[in-house]
Amino acid sequence: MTIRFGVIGTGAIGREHIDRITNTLSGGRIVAVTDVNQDAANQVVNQFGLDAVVYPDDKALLEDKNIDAVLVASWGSAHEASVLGAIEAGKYVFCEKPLATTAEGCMRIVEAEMKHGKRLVQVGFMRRYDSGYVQLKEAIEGNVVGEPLMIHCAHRNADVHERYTTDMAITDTLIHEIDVLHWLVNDDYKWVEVIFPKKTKHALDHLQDPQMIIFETKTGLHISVEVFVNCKFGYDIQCEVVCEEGTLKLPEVPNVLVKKEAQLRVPLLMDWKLRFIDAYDKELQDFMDSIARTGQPQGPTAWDGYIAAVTADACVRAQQTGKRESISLIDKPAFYYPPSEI
Ligand SMILES: NC(=O)C1=CN([C@@H]2O[C@H](COP(=O)(O)OP(=O)(O)OC[C@H]3O[C@@H](n4cnc5c(N)ncnc54)[C@H](O)[C@@H]3O)[C@@H](O)[C@H]2O)C=CC1
Ligand SMILES: O=C1[C@@H](O)[C@H](O)[C@@H](O)[C@H](O)[C@H]1O
Repeated sequence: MTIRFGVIGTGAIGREHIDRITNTLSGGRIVAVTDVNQDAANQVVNQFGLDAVVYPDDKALLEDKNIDAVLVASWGSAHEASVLGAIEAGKYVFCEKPLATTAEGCMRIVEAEMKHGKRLVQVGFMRRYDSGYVQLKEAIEGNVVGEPLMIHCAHRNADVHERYTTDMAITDTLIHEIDVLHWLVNDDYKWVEVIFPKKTKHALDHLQDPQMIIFETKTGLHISVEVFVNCKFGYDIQCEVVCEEGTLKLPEVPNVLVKKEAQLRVPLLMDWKLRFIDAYDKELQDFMDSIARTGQPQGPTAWDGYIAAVTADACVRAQQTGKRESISLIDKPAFYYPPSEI
């Protein structure tokens, strides 16, 4: 079975995904693209030699009966309308984070999917497919060093564009930790607090950078995440789980050791594209394989997108109030449990 994809948004990650579906993965083909910037859509067709229709907008693309699955890689604010349109048209959807920019928007998607009656949506929370996080999860579940007590994380970008605002540290950046950490320890968040440490001289006036985000989970675990998006030195993702008998640390990206001029150096990555390249490949391959095998995607669900949005909302409130903000989730619908867990 070949899954015929229509891509909405042919910017940075849209192109990456088009490239991997076309040249690296198996079971998928790009048959249509659209972008509000039509030049970008046309360019991508030429760049990858695609046999694909260029549509003027997502509505026209969603009417194409030759499309089985839609890959949404537009700006976050446009995701909800495209995902709802795809569900309405009965098409599978792989949606980049965020699923929608508000918890209410994510809930509308959850409700539409449940009404449709089977899973159609997978959210691009690719860290769940990263071998480092998978190893951490296995070590936690295998009780290798006892019960987890604390988690210390850092999400550092070398720099960001000038449109990046203080709340985007949560909605664009921390959102990956929000998703992967509760999955890692199979727990739910209880409250969050955001601290603004001394500001770096490299951040523009409108941006608070770095930020420290502290969570407590329902089982009493404490989690700290540093988000620092003008760290200058590289793209750096850290995660250390402190347990009762030892610690577990996310592996560093392996890289060649360079000995030169009386120094030992390890080159660092400068952006996100390569850091999780294997995870991006795996998440999309899994999306296609699960649909071919079971008729439904099996990766991160619209419900996971909703949990992330509710948590992100509380984090943004905590940025504004400077206080602890509680995170309250409603019960997960049976629809989102794997059959083995119902
Ligand atoms: N999972 C991950 O690690 C990453 C996820 N992302 C997410 O992917 C999405 C796209 O990010 P980038 O590619 O970095 O942005 P980008 O700005 O490079 O590309 C977005 C593209 O979408 C187009 N677009 C915007 N609204 C549209 C609409 N209504 N219909 C059609 N096209 C539209 C823009 O013209 C642009 O070409 C964002 O939601 C972002 O958070 C981005 C980078 C990494
Ligand atoms: O999703 C991503 C970007 O949008 C975001 O800006 C980066 O901070 C993340 O690390 C990357 O994975």
